[in-house]
Amino acid sequence: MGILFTRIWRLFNHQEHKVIIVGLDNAGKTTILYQFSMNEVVHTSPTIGSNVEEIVVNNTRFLMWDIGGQESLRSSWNTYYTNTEFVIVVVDSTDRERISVTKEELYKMLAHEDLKKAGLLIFANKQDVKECMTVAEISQFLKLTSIKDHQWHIQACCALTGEG
Ligand SMILES: Nc1nc2c(ncn2[C@@H]2O[C@H](COP(=O)(O)OP(=O)(O)OP(=O)(O)O)[C@@H](O)[C@H]2O)c(=O)[nH]1
Ligand SMILES: [Mg+2]
Repeated sequence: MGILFTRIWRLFNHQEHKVIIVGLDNAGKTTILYQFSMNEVVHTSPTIGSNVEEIVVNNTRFLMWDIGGQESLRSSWNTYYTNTEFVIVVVDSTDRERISVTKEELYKMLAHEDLKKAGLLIFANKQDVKECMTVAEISQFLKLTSIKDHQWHIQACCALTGEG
């Protein structure tokens, strides 16, 4: 009965916000998801498909989809876009060689009809690694200031410690 009530309540109370976590393989998406949901660093292996977790912050529920970032999987990211309110793009701040690939994927996503109204949060992850790119460098590489049609924010973080 309790479960039924909860389901009905949820049905009428659209308070669940859909969040997708995207970014290239090895960026740290899965580590971030479980840092969010369990406050723990989990051992990860490359995600094939996706992981999903519900997290509750101040009575607001977020359904967070962590999507595999390998090249062969990127073409199916768009199957997750429907009803997405927030996009988290995780950048491996140590991966200078592939920041241009991230940029390409980012702008492809922003142009997608289903993400027109979505807010964008960019995590500059792996800030614990020496000589990684700074937030300023990543912002510049990704030309974030040119994004006018989406709200965006960039945040330095380290998924291993939960900082940021
Ligand atoms: N040094 C450091 N390593 C990190 C950090 N975050 C994640 N890693 C490591 O990076 C590797 C990849 O992390 P995942 O979370 O599996 O990466 P992913 O983005 O989910 O990768 P795919 O599932 O293949 O798309 C793991 O060995 C993590 O331990 C960080 O902040 N600092
Ligand atoms: Mg993963």
